[in-house]
Amino acid sequence: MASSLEGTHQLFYGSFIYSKSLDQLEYLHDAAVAVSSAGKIVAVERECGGKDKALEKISSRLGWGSDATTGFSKEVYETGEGQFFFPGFIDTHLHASQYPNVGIFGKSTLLDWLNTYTFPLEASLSDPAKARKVYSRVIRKTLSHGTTCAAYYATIDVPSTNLLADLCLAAGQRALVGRVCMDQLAPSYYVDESPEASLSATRESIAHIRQINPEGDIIRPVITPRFAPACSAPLLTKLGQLAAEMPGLPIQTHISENKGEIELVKELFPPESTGAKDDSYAAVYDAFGLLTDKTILAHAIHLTESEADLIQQRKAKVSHCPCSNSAITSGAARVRWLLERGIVVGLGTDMSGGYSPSVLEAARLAALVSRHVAMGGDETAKLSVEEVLYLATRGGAEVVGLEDKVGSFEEGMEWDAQLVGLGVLGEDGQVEGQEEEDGNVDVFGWESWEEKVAKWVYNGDDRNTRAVWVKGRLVHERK
Ligand SMILES: Nc1nc2[nH]cnc2c(=O)[nH]1
Ligand SMILES: [Zn+2]
Repeated sequence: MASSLEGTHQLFYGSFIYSKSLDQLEYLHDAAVAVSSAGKIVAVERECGGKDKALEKISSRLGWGSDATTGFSKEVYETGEGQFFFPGFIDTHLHASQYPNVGIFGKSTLLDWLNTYTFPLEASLSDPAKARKVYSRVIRKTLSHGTTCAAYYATIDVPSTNLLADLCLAAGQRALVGRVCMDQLAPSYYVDESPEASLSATRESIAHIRQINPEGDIIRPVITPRFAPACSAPLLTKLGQLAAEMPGLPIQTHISENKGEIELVKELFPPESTGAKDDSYAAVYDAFGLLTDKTILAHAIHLTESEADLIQQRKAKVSHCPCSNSAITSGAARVRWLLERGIVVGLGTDMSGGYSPSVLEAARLAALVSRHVAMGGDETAKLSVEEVLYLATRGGAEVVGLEDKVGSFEEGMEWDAQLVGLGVLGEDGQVEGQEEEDGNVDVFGWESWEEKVAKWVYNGDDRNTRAVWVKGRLVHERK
């Protein structure tokens, strides 16, 4: 029986690994995943008994033809030795505009880092040619590290923010794209002219993004107050009203990253001026209607118990950014503490506070930072390989509101995936079939799958990311 999807559906066969729960990975071998022309996982078959049988099973179950004339026109992707499919990574917080500065932070801390390195670079991206160069590169780079979905900050400039959205759509990377709102405590060369101007520029970007991708399946706009200190009360009021007017829109901002920043918030927003329930940072966002179940809060390092309660009640989400938090010495976020309080957590690279474009690196650093928290006295703080991979995929999906679509390989979800390949050594101790570019992970052959995954987390990089798909579309391939 010929299918209406004939010629466009795809079959993936071999080993699949994904998070079943926070502390458990699912390992499927000799399995097949069928992906429809719309990029949806329409069948998962386990224990197939080989690739040919897998094809037969899928064909008869879905009515898809099993040869080139009647069905699968595309190659059947099959994992080789030491390879497995893994869900695409979700970077829940990064500044596309800061990518040229990765690694450039000296000994700065947040507030001086913003003034010294960050604002001058962001302001310079109002040059369209420069913005195109930077944004094209950051999209290619993050895709090559397996990031299938990214929550991006652009700059205050509307045309280049819109360009970032155009480029993400063209490259096929899922993205939340936010024009940065900031109308105070910023240099005169890089600041919104007024709350009204900030709001109307934000509306312009939202309209553009909705126009280029009306279904919002790949690109979505996000309301982006930079952080409370850079926004006047009238601007926060307007952004809260905008969030209420467009309840589907996500919101992203920073919270409780640096102790000086927290003091500044207390000075700028005394509760009597905002009607907030207390003088905490979280209460400020809440007072302006910006703490909702669509809010992504980056950092959340120095929260108090009552702030964690409030965040949990509002169902706001946290983006944990261990690379940035260590690089610009902001602190060690207590991820276990957040999870225990029922707060959803994902990972963010926070480039260029963070120096690495890789969510795998963020996962590794989340594991390491959790060990520092443990050494500080909380024995339970340590995060396992399984847990950091959950944060990088399913946790991240929930943070960006896509938990029903991406983050694992279940029927009904979409095929956002990466093919991971580790270097399997032959008898002579050389990587089989590859002279060069064999990567940093050596598999000797006696490791269990759990051990192979641990070796990937602690030593892997983009050389192990062999191919990447978003919604069924191949968006990166390592030749
Ligand atoms: N890490 C980080 N924190 C911020 N707080 C306000 N702006 C920024 C930024 O660009 N990066
Ligand atoms: Zn940030």
